[in-house]
Amino acid sequence: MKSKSMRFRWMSNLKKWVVNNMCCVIRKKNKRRERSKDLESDTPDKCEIETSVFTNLNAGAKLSRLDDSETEMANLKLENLQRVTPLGSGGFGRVILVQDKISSSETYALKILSKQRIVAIGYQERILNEKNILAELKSDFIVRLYKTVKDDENLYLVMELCYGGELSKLIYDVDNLNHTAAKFYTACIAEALVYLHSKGIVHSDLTTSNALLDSKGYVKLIDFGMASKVTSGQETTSLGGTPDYMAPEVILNKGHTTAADLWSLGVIVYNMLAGWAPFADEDDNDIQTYHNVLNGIDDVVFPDYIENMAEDLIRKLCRNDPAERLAAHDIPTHGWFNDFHWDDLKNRTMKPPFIPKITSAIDARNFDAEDFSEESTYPNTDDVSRWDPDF
Ligand SMILES: Nc1ncnc2c1ncn2[C@@H]1O[C@H](COP(=O)(O)OP(=O)(O)OP(=O)(O)O)[C@@H](O)[C@H]1O
Repeated sequence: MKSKSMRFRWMSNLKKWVVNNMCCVIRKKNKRRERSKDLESDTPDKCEIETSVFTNLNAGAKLSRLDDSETEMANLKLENLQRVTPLGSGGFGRVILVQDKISSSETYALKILSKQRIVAIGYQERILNEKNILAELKSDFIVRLYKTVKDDENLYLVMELCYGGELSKLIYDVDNLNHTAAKFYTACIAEALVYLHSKGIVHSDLTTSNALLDSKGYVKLIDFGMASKVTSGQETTSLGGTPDYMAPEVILNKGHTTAADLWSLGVIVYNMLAGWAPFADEDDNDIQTYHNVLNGIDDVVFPDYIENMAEDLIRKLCRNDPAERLAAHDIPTHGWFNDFHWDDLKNRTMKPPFIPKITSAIDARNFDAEDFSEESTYPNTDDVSRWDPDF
């Protein structure tokens, strides 16, 4: 039988748990309502105010990063990075917002990968691959890798911090995007793909969760763990990805090319406009999702609020035969983009549909990351495999 004090503690813990959960749900609902209102109200004044708040806070810090200040980066030490708040986690690591203790205006996204875990699941090559590919990429539409560091337990990627959170969260918050917004984000991703594919790089895991909004509201691609390089005419067989977004040839493990990313983009466009992914099984059954993908886009119902031109683009991206799909460089000339000013997008002078609210350099309100304790997430044991000299 429980003692009175134990019962009391148990009851009060239960109460705390219920209250915490309720608060969490209410907070999420309120955040969702707030973001939804932000996206709907399109007043230039409001956008300008928010941009200027952010610009003042960061005082050009991000720009100096993007200009590649090599010496500054060489001096960056792990011990000088204050871990502020979690941003997200995935199958391979966790990502934390960190702030330079020396120059507090400098903030980064620090991806921490446990060597123990990488070795346990045999993903050494994948991680080295992610680092090597990301290190060579310099595009306004792809997250920048500034530096890699390692210690006995972990590998670290110091990356550009995208304050606006995942595109998937934005879609969730507003149910579905209007055509102007969807077109803008599609264009950002298309620009990233034109760049990647010109270098023979296939992302292979293009999803709305791997597309982040930066502080200005432009989208950048992240997570190059599945990416690979192919020379013209060659195929890659990197296995994995996210079922809802996987192209048929990836599911069938036939070998795939850059065209697999175009299929995923078609899924993203549908997802943004409809509010749900076209092939996703309602009960989250991956096998059923694979069946839906293999059945193809002709079996998918398009809600009538998706414009004909947008539908046409989606159908041309989601062709079962990879050779029939539009290429990334064909997207700008598709009819859906008739009224779209690509140069303004490339010069970053186009006004994004949604400007993330940020009130400080350490504001992570656009992320829903769970508070994870580092110790409990991965065991800290010595890695003796020494497989990472190249990291
Ligand atoms: N540069 C960044 N700026 C802000 N947040 C980021 C950044 N990079 C990653 N995140 C957050 O951390 C999450 C996990 O990152 P990432 O997808 O790179 O990890 P992963 O372990 O490779 O995931 P997966 O299992 O999906 O492959 C992202 O979904 C995003 O929310």
